[in-house]
Formats: sequence, C-alpha cells, structure tokens
Amino acid sequence: MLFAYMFVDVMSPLQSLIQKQRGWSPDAFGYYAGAEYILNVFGFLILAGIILDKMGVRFTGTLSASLMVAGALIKLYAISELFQGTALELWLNSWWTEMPGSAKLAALGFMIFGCGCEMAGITVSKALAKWFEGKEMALAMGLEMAIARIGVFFIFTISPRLADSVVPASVVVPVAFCSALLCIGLLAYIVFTFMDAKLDREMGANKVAEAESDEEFKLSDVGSIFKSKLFWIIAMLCVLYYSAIFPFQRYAANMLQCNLGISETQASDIFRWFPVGAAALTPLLGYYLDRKGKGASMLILGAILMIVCHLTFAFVVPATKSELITYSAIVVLGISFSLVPAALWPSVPKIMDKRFLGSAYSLIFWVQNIGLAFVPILIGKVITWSNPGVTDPMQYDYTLPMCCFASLGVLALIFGIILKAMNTVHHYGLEDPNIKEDFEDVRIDGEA
Ligand SMILES: C[C@H](N)C(=O)N[C@@H](CCCCN)C(=O)O
Repeated sequence: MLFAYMFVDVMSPLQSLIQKQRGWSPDAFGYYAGAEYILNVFGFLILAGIILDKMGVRFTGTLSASLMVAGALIKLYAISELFQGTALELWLNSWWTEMPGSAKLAALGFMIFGCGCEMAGITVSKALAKWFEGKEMALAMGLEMAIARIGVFFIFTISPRLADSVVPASVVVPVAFCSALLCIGLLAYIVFTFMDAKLDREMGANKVAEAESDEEFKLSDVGSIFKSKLFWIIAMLCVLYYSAIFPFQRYAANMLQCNLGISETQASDIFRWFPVGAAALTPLLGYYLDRKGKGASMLILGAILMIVCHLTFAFVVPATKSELITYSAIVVLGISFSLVPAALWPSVPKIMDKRFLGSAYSLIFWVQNIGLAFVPILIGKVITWSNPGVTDPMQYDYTLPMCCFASLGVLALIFGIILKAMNTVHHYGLEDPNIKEDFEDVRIDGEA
C-alpha cells in the first residue's frame, strides 16, 4: 500500500509541469485524475469483492498488485518520449482534442492501476482482519494507513526533485521510479502469500474454512446492505469526506503555487506535511478508539476541522499569503485526516453483521469511488470556468474550487451528526471502545 499510494500521487505536484511538457489543461488533468476510479465505479469493485471472497487474500492480493504494475507501465509509456509521434498518439490526438493523446493513454493506465489499488485496499483490510482477529485491529488498520500516508509525504518530497534531476525537467523520471517500486511491492506481496499460507497451516484447515464461510459473498447480502439506512449514512459520510481530501490532494500543490506565488517544489515541500500529521496521529487514534471509543464524535470533529481548513485556503491564505497560516491549515487538515479514517473503518464491523463485512467494505469503497472519480473532473471544470482566459498554471484563482471542497465537508458533517444522533437513539456502539465485549450490539441484520 505504501508504493501504491506513492504512485497515486506521483503526478500531483507536477500539474504545471505536465501542462507545459505535454499540454494537459486543468480539465485534462481532472479527467486523468478521475480515471483512477472509473472502472471501479462501473462495477469492478463489486467484482473485486466477489473475487476476494471466492479466491482469498493470497490470489486477490497478487492479482491486484499485478494490475497495479500493468497500469503503471501503460501510464509510464503514455507520458514518455517513446509514445510521442507514434501512430497511436496521432490517432488518440485526433478525437476529443481537449484531452491530449498522452493524457488519454495515461488515464487508461491509471484506470487499470486504480482497479488494482482499490482491490488491494479491500484485500489488505480482509488480511488484517484475518491476522489481527481478536487483537488490536484498529491499531493495525491505523498503522497500515499511516505507512501509506508516509508514502504520500515521501512522494511529495521527491517527485518534483526527481522531475528536476534531468534537463529539461521531466515527469517521466518520478513515474518510472514509482513503477519500479510497484514491481518491488508485487514481489513483497508474493513473499507475504507464503507467510499467509503458513498462518493457515498453523490455524488449521477447519478454522480457515469456518472463517471463509463466515464472510462468503452472497448477492442477497448486497440487497440487505443497500436497504440499510445506516449503510447509506456511513457511505455518504465516507464519499463526501474523502471527495474533499483525495481530489484536493491532486490540486493542492498547484493551489499553493497560485496562492503563494511559489515554485512547484516549494509548494510540495509545504503540502507534504499534511500526510505526515495524518501518519503520526492515525495509529494513536486507533489505539485510543480500541480502548476509549468516541468514534462518532471523532467523525464530527474531523469534518469540522476539514471545513475550517478548506475555507482558510479559499479566503485567508490568498489574502494574507502567510506561510505560517498555510502550514497551520495543512497540519490541522492532517489531524482531520487522522480522526475520520481512524474512526470510520473500524466502525464498520460495529454496525454490519460479520457475514456482510467483506461486501460492506467493498460497497462503501464503491460509493466512495463514485465521488473520487467525479469530483476531480468537477474541480477541473470549476477551475477552468472560474478562471476565464487564464493560461498560466501559476495564475489560477482557487477560491471557488476550495469552497466546493468546503461544501462537501459541510455535507459530511451533517451525515456525521445524523450518525451520532442515530447512535444515541439505537445504541449501535459507535461511541464505545472496540475492546469491550458487552455493549449492546445492534447491527444491520437486527436494524429493522
Ligand atoms: C481510497 C480508498 N478507497 C480508501 O478509502 N482508502 C482509505 C483506507 C481504507 C482502508 C484500506 N485498508 C484511506 O484512508 O486511505
């Protein structure tokens, strides 16, 4: 997941460079960024859930890592000099001219990568649940997310530097670097499959069979999940919150460049502290949640902090051009991005029957992916629409796009409040510690 998250954001600090080098407009960049989730939205994630439940974590993890490598190599080829001037590029350039051929092929690669990446996300959750059952699962999930966030910090640090390491600067170097890391990730997962097989042998065949039949994917479960009000509240909170984080991450470096009048590298150097704050706090909050609870309150606080930060980027940073305020907003956003994931993912087992859990995660991811696919496109359009005639990628006004992100935060907050109110009435246990056996347990199958 570390290398996957690095690959996801390798181009994020390079928006203005790819615009200069390959002619990608903000709209084209938005389409490219949204492409990561398109195939998932059109049903791949549901299929991924079925594959995972039928074939297990070893096969699905290896498949997902292989898909990531294949997608990465296609994207690398698309942005490389090798692709320039080929018949394929000329053909891709000949239709939907707003989107250059290199952006179209890179988007295809990113789509395939995105299938692997999301499939890996579900697989890792299931593997963690298997390895840490009855132990510190929230802490384990928190540590997994923290490692991934460190990858984002690292890539925001090195991506612009790798791009500048050749003359003229090129996006190919950082993308090639991350593609190589994904190959190492695939090898690492193959090593894990041997460890997992050993665990199965240690657990004994009966226990494994029991664990697997517990989580078997049934089509009728999808109907039960979709009929649940609680599922929709969690899924809406998730899609609204994450749509104001990951798509923002794609545009953040350029937003800082435009607001502060700084270089790509300087902007990345500021923004990279966002995932660091999240990486430091997420495992601690997971540890806290395991012992003290307060999950629903953490979700609400996380949404409030996000709204404050996005409004600060919209109005205060451009007016003051203050680096101190910018850094403060980045760190606070990092705290928000610890509170919500640390509380959200371990809350799902509290409200879903164990039998539904694998499909519940895959369906929450699916709803979330709809937002992650379309919000970057929307934001690209808002940037273009609110900056008529602006061609210099250093001169965009980000007020309106940041207000859009803040509005998503307000909607997420409303769903967080509804969730907490429902929890107070129905006692789902969302405010209770994870390590506690005797709280009143009301799940979807008992909801009606
Ligand atoms: C984008 C992805 N679908 C996602 O939601 N990622 C979460 C982590 C989910 C848990 C994965 N084992 C994140 O906060 O990065």
